[in-house]
Amino acid sequence: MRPRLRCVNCGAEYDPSPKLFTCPKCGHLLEVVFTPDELPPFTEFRRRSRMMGIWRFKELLPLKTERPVTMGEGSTPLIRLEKLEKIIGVRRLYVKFEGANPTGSFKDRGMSLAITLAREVGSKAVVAASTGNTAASAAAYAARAGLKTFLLLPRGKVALGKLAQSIMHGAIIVEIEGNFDLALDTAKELAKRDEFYPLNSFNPWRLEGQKTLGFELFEDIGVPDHIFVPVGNAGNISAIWKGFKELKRWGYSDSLPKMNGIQAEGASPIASAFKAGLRAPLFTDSPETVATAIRIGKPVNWLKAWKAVTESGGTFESVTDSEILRAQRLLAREEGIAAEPAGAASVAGLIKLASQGYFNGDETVVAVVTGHGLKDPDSARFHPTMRLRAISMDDAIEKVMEVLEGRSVEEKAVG
Ligand SMILES: Cc1ncc(COP(=O)(O)O)c(C=O)c1O
Ligand SMILES: N[C@@H](CCOP(=O)(O)O)C(=O)O
Repeated sequence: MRPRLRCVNCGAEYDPSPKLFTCPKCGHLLEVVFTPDELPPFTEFRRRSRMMGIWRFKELLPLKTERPVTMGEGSTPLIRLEKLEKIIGVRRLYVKFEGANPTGSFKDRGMSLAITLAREVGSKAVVAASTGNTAASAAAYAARAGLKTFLLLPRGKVALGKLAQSIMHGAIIVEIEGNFDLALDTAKELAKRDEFYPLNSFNPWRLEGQKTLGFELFEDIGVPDHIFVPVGNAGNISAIWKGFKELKRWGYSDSLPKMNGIQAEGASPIASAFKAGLRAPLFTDSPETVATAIRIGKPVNWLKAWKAVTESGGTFESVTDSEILRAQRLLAREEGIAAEPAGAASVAGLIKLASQGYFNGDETVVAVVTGHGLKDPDSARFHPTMRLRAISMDDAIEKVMEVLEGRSVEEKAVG
């Protein structure tokens, strides 16, 4: 059935148009709604090649195409955390490691769909505001599709790895004197012009790609009890929830997970309002956090995320920068998983909630680790390290043996 666009606030429905993003009646964001023509048995999706990327689930996506722009995104590892289960006190704990995507973050799932659409509607150029990952992903997928990419980035606030990716893929970078929210307003203005196709998450077609994360979880472990997602512009948690709701609506599953959104304390417009019992976010002009990916004061998808959490019976929580860095360290040093700070926020949130008795002791919990640690190499300086300096081979061997035999414990945080 032909997809429609539906307002998340007033429910008004519209015929699809690739550049209709907000409801002409009430100004809220739209979502894509459709009924698949065909519903293959779920086992069929697993049989398909991983190199099809999100298009493995093509019957459950609203865009029909013979030529998707794909790099095999998705099909990311679901990793059981046996050591952290004991440390945190959760029965079954998994990380869905989105750092394993082609450009190192979950954005690739959405970008594959959005760039395919941009090409199909004849756009020559794409535009995105970004704290870094959207930029890297947009630049890579647009390069593959032969589209010119314009990126609006908050100056000095994008992690090195992400900036390097955007440069490597040949994007045109506009550094904005101001934060992400200003960059996003600029991207929205540019998107009004015919030349540009926007790739941020106010574009509901992009989120259709991101819902496949939910499909993969269902494929691997069924419906988990809880899913924890770091929240910035609030698109991803909304997309994952939409994926699970569709699985239920289309008869694949009979239950739903609780969605839990985690924000950094210094950039927590949604979590702080939710915890204060309000019904709308407390936007801020000066978000600040070590987790630069989620340094966002006015999340554009706040209503979609709010509904995901309240309808599912989950919660929003905020975590401090030191809680985020501790989670980053635990993931890396206990489980071998390198997360960028924002990616570790989900784990920081579940650690905090577990310590407050949030879980009943027999649940399956999934934390989405949204971006790879290599994205933000600078964040390594927050962790203690042992560096031995040696002036000769004998000296090096002696220093190594001292440590191995416990004669020297030289562990310092660098930076
Ligand atoms: C690594 C990382 N984690 C989490 C988020 C938050 O995702 P969303 O903006 O969809 O809430 C972002 C971007 O905002 C990100 O880049
Ligand atoms: N973390 C994001 C912020 C932009 O969010 P988007 O989902 O609206 O593109 C980024 O990587 O830029």
